[in-house]
Amino acid sequence: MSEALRGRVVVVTGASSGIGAAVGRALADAGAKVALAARREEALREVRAGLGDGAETLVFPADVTDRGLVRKLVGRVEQDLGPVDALVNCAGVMYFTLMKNVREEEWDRTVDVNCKGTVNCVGAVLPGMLERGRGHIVTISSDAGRRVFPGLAVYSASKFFVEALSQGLRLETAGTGVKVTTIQPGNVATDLLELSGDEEALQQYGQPTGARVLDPEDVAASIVYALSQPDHVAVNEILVEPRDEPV
Ligand SMILES: NC(=O)C1=CN([C@@H]2O[C@H](COP(=O)(O)OP(=O)(O)OC[C@H]3O[C@@H](n4cnc5c(N)ncnc54)[C@H](OP(=O)(O)O)[C@@H]3O)[C@@H](O)[C@H]2O)C=CC1
Ligand SMILES: CC(=O)[C@H](N)C(=O)O
Repeated sequence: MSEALRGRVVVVTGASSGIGAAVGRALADAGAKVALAARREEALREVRAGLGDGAETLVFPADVTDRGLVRKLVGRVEQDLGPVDALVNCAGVMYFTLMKNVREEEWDRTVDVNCKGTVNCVGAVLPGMLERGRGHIVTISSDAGRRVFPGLAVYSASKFFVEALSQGLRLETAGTGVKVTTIQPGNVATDLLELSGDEEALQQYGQPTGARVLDPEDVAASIVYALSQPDHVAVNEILVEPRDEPV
């Protein structure tokens, strides 16, 4: 295994389940010091319990929509683990909704977590990275950040948002030592689909195709790849799809 991540300090949001939990495990396996953040403390502790004995980790319950709390998270990481080398934004929600069904609370939640939550996390780590002249911000976008899926208009918009945010950030930070990556997974076997309550949208657009979907570990491997490159190499985007579900 590459030694590139040994001792690196990485903050992972959405680390209590699914892709974020797999990212935490993969980074700990690669020797990184990992801060696991999400709202459910018990679930975070379970993820930490599954990491190797030698792993240097921190569990910090945080809602990414709370900007003050996100800043506290970063302060605690710096105090306990050291300056943040990388942020992996995995926190996210997805609701299948038909626009005609006007599920405003779910739309708000999508914007709050996927858009504002990501901005809050970026804002909390970026100044320190610029000061140190190094850092890496990885955001889990989606194949829905490349094309709009019916039944997922607001979700797709939130993923277009993180793509635009990341592109702008990349352009503005070129030459500063900061790298910016988006990961664009297709369907992954996680609990994400379970949030959706609009049965009509689910019936129409949210049914499995029967194809073998990705495991969270497949996505985590692409993040480890992006984070492990030499200083002069930037992996800007990774589209990772189930073989039988191409976009
Ligand atoms: N599964 C898939 O097919 C795909 C997923 N993605 C993206 O991957 C990311 C992770 O999703 P996935 O692992 O699939 O689903 P999960 O539901 O397993 O994970 C979502 C994570 O986000 C956390 N989270 C949700 N709301 C908040 C919040 N307000 N503050 C902090 N953490 C929060 C949850 O933790 P907690 O509840 O403890 O706060 C959980 O850890 C999302 O951004 C999703 O859009 C992209 C493409 C495909
Ligand atoms: C568009 C999708 O359903 C994608 N799998 C995602 O969950 O982001």
